[in-house]
Amino acid sequence: ASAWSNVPQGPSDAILGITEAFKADSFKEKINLGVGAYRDDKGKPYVLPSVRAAEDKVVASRLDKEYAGITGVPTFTTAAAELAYGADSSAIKDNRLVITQTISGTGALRIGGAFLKQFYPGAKKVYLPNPSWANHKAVFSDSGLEVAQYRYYNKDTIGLDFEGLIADIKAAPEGSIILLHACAHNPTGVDPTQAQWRQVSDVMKQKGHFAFFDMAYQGFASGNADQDAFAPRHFVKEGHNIALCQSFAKNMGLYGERVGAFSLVCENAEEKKRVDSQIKILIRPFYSNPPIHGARIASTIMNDPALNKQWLSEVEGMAGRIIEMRSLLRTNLEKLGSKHDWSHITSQIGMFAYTGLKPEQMDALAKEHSVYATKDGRISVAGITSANVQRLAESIFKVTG
Ligand SMILES: Cc1ncc(COP(=O)(O)O)c(CN[C@@](C)(CC(=O)O)C(=O)O)c1O
Repeated sequence: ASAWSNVPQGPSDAILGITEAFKADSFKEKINLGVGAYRDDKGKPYVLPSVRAAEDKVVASRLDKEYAGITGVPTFTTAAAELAYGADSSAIKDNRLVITQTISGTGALRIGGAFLKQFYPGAKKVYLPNPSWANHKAVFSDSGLEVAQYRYYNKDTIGLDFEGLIADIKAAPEGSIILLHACAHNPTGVDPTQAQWRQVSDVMKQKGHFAFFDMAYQGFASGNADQDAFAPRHFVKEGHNIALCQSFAKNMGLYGERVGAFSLVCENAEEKKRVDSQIKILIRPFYSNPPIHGARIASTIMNDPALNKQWLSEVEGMAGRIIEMRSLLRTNLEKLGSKHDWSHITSQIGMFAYTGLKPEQMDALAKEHSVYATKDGRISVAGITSANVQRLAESIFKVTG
């Protein structure tokens, strides 16, 4: 018998599998609302002009292809830290920030999970919001951490279950690891207000909990990078030594270049030195060192004031188109005479709208209307265009009555 006769057939990925089903559909007006990748109003992938310009500079500079070192391109990580924490952050000024380039946001989460598994002094258990990004559970359990949940979403109001969130965080044992989406919560698109973030910070300080931020959409949520980083920056100001995962997949459109960073705020420069040495020891046998091209593009943008300004306006433009598609979908549903309240579609933020549709309704959307999205009712708003929004509204209207 072959060596692999005992290998079972696994399920297709909840998110990436949607695109496979979409590709298999021959209907010319099919709509893909599955994977959270930005599309322009023609439904095409969008390479930001600032990224093209930066890439031209990188190529023109004829750099060598040497290893960047275990923690990646230094001019990238320095700039990524400033983007996330703000140049005036004490974490940066007091030289107590450990940061490494990672294989995009997923890689940051995995390095973070592995580091916590090895060194976290408390229970090796991470609390995820319910619901959370479909891949979080596997990333952390594969890191060797136990995974638990805290209430996050109220399906009746299609909004934040803030009371449940606070109650569960208070109930978690002292010193628990809490994963927090910094902005544009995936899949619900529902974020705490700044006042609610302040309360979460206070409760977590009282309980000695560890804040592990996943910031995969900085700038892409509100269109303002500083505003989207409010939560992690507030926590650092309040004295939390946080962990932070950054992705440049969405806000720079560097999806396939796999550009990200993982950072840990330490007590002081001496602790930073020790932690940095262990992060390097952890990464070396994992993939040794990261790819340089995407990081060089991101570094070129963030370190060139003109390109950085251009990039931030392009991010604002992407966020703006998402916000416009949200209101178009809502008004089209209301124009059709739908009796449901669709206000959550415009009150939610970021790449996704959590429609509240049930799995069987999502199945009907795919089978009867060639509209593809994940079973949990999440739709990637980036897949909506001014050309398909009417048909999308009609399809949703038909399956929801
Ligand atoms: C909250 C969150 N964290 C991390 C990542 C990882 O992104 P990266 O590794 O590409 O940087 C995603 C991407 N989630 C997408 C957009 C794509 C995916 O599932 O991989 C999604 O459709 O949910 C995410 O939504």
